[in-house]
Amino acid sequence: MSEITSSIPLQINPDLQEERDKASFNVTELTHIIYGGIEKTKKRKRLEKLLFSDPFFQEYQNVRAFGSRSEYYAASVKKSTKIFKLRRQHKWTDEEYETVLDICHDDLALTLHHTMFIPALERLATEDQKSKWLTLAKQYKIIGTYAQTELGHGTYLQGLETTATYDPQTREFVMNTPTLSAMKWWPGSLGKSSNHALVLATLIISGKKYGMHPFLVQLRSMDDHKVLPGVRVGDIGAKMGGNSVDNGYLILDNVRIPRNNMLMKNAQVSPDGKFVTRGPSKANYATMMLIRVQICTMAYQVVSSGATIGIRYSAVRRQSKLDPQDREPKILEYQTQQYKIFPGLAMSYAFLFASRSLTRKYEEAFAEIQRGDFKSLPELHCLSSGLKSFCSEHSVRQVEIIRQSCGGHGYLNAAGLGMLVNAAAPMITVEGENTVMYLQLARYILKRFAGAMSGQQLDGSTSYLSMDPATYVCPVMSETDCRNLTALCDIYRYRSYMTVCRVARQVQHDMESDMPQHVAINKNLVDLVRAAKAHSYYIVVKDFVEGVDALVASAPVIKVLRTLCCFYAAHGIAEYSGDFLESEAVGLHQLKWIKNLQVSLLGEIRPDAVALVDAFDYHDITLSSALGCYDGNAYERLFKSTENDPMNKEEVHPSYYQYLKPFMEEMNKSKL
Ligand SMILES: CCCCCCCC/C=C\CCCCCCCC(=O)SCCNC(=O)CCNC(=O)[C@H](O)C(C)(C)COP(=O)(O)OP(=O)(O)OC[C@H]1O[C@@H](n2cnc3c(N)ncnc32)[C@H](O)[C@@H]1OP(=O)(O)O
Ligand SMILES: Cc1cc2nc3c(=O)[nH]c(=O)nc-3n(C[C@H](O)[C@H](O)[C@H](O)COP(=O)(O)OP(=O)(O)OC[C@H]3O[C@@H](n4cnc5c(N)ncnc54)[C@H](O)[C@@H]3O)c2cc1C
Repeated sequence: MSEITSSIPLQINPDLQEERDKASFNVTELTHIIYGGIEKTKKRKRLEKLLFSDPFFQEYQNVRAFGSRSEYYAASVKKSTKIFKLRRQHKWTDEEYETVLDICHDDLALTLHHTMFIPALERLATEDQKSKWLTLAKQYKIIGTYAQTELGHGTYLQGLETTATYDPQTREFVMNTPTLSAMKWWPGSLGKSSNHALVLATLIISGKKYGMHPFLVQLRSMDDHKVLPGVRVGDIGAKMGGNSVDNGYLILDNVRIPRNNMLMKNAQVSPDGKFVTRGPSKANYATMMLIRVQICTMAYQVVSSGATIGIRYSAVRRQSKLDPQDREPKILEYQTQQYKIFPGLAMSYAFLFASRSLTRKYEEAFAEIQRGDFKSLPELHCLSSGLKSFCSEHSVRQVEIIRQSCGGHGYLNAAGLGMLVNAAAPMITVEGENTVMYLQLARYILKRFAGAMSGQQLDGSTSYLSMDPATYVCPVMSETDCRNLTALCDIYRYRSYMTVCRVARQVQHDMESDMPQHVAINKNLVDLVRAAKAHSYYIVVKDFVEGVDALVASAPVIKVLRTLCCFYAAHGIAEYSGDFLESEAVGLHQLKWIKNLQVSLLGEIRPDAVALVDAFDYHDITLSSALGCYDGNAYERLFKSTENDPMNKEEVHPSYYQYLKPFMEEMNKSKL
């Protein structure tokens, strides 16, 4: 036993090396594709080196794992300020900063400053306001957050109760929290970090309400960070995950701010109290749309990190017997294990292509909007709402399955999977709760479908709704057809069409039976969400197929991505077979073939599984997982992780002297 130590072997675990040696493609080539080219990969590596050469980033992992909430928050403030300083020093672009956040894989305490406060100033402030506040924010002379959600309302923005009442006498707004349910509750970086907040409040002029608008409010003194008069602010408490962030509450007691503190790009209040709007009424919702797009990319990062951990661990973990004559196999050999993890692997690549396509559409539409052309806004709102919901829902669910696939060790914090699931879980809720956002998409689809029925030519993501369903014949005529990506995509498209068509007809029928519209809609909400999910699934499959088709890469890379794409599509049809049969997108024969294909693809993906996750090129510090480390020395790293555990500091824990010792003494003396 004396040879057992917690030192990490210098060499790669031979079981993992064996996997790398048999990869059918060049991993580096795929890494460059994932990061958008060789230059971007190199830049990412340089940033990684810059960050991780600072020992603090390693120490931070320990605080995260073993520190108290307050210690974790403090370390995260330190991490935020280090990154902010580096950003200024190296003049990082937004893209470089995003890369740094990807490398860190963790919520920063001051995260909202860059995630929402600055983007909101960019989108909602006039040029004059930007030259003042955006400059201050970018130079970190003020630190801010985005305070919209209230205790009583997060989803229904028209229900927000915080008021901004204009006082023409003093040319000020009076910011007020009239009730308990009106207090801001949830904004990140609000509780302890921010000295300013962009407060979203109902504008009132001469007793009349003008909807939700953004107001810049100073919360804390710039000298000593003390809370200003009329302001009550604090942390809302520990959460399931993301505890480095001080999500906060805020109560404003008739706090006065100058008129110019209303961000007036989309609507203005003149000094004498006249209200004028510019652009569509939802222009003030612009920042939310940006984050919805980013959540799709986060979902890719979450699921690809989970897949990396699950696959590397499954390649070094041996358990039970397959061949009774042979040694215990790697658990990755079990078909059931592959079936638990490979959907997450395929999903990673699917979400990579889908989020890339969505980001491109967002950037194009944003450029148009900046020029005052809002025609793409409804399409983009609905596409981003649907994909945000779809990607977050599927990635969080899949990572939890991967966690379970790692057996007992997956339950340890050191595995990194529980923390990942808990940190990622709010993606389902933030920036619009998923069901609500699916329903936004459903509402749009119904309108487009009605347009198509009345002969309108549709464009964009819903253009297929003008198809003639009578012309559909399932494009899979034989088992080999199942590998045809275009055919699989057509199946998804038709299933979506039929799901939309059924619910649209049902809503119409209910309304024609004299049901009020809101009753008819509520009676069909479950099917409306189903339609939005079917549409989103189709878009993701389509983006994956088109992304792979458009790739300029070596034949082995194209082959392996086509295999993954085929598996992703086949797996979805098998998982939701009821829906596909019900919509008659496939028949029983086709379903059987597709299910067979899905299983045989597991075996085809198997030899490349490790290489496919290596291509994500996650640094060990980024993954923060003893099970998923690059060298595959999982057992040594698990044992090593116990060294930092404060529970192991003393040979005899103080609780022994306090409780266990007296208890044992009492028991030993007892005559019973
Ligand atoms: C490996 C990595 C590991 C780490 C992982 C880290 C993960 C970390 C996780 C997470 C961190 C991310 C960072 C967190 C930050 C969070 C911040 C926040 O949460 S800020 C609060 C967000 N709040 C919402 O999003 C409210 C949601 N509600 C709404 O947006 C609206 O109220 C809505 C859409 C539900 C309804 O809006 P109505 O009630 O005003 O209006 P109606 O009547 O339904 O619609 C009117 C019209 O407006 C359009 N519309 C609505 N929103 C629109 C928009 N944004 N743009 C354009 N049109 C819009 C609609 O389509 C509709 O159009 P027609 O009338 O049908 O033509
Ligand atoms: C970690 C985290 C960070 C956050 N950060 C911020 C931040 O920085 N700034 C900020 O302003 N906010 C923030 N939020 C708040 C967040 O944006 C809201 O929680 C979110 O928008 C959901 O709103 P809600 O909590 O009101 O949910 P609710 O609307 O109360 O949802 C509860 C249930 O009601 C259902 N429901 C509600 N309305 C409908 C409907 N119309 N049709 C059908 N079902 C419905 C939902 O589907 C859900 O099942 C954060 C939240 C979290 C968890």
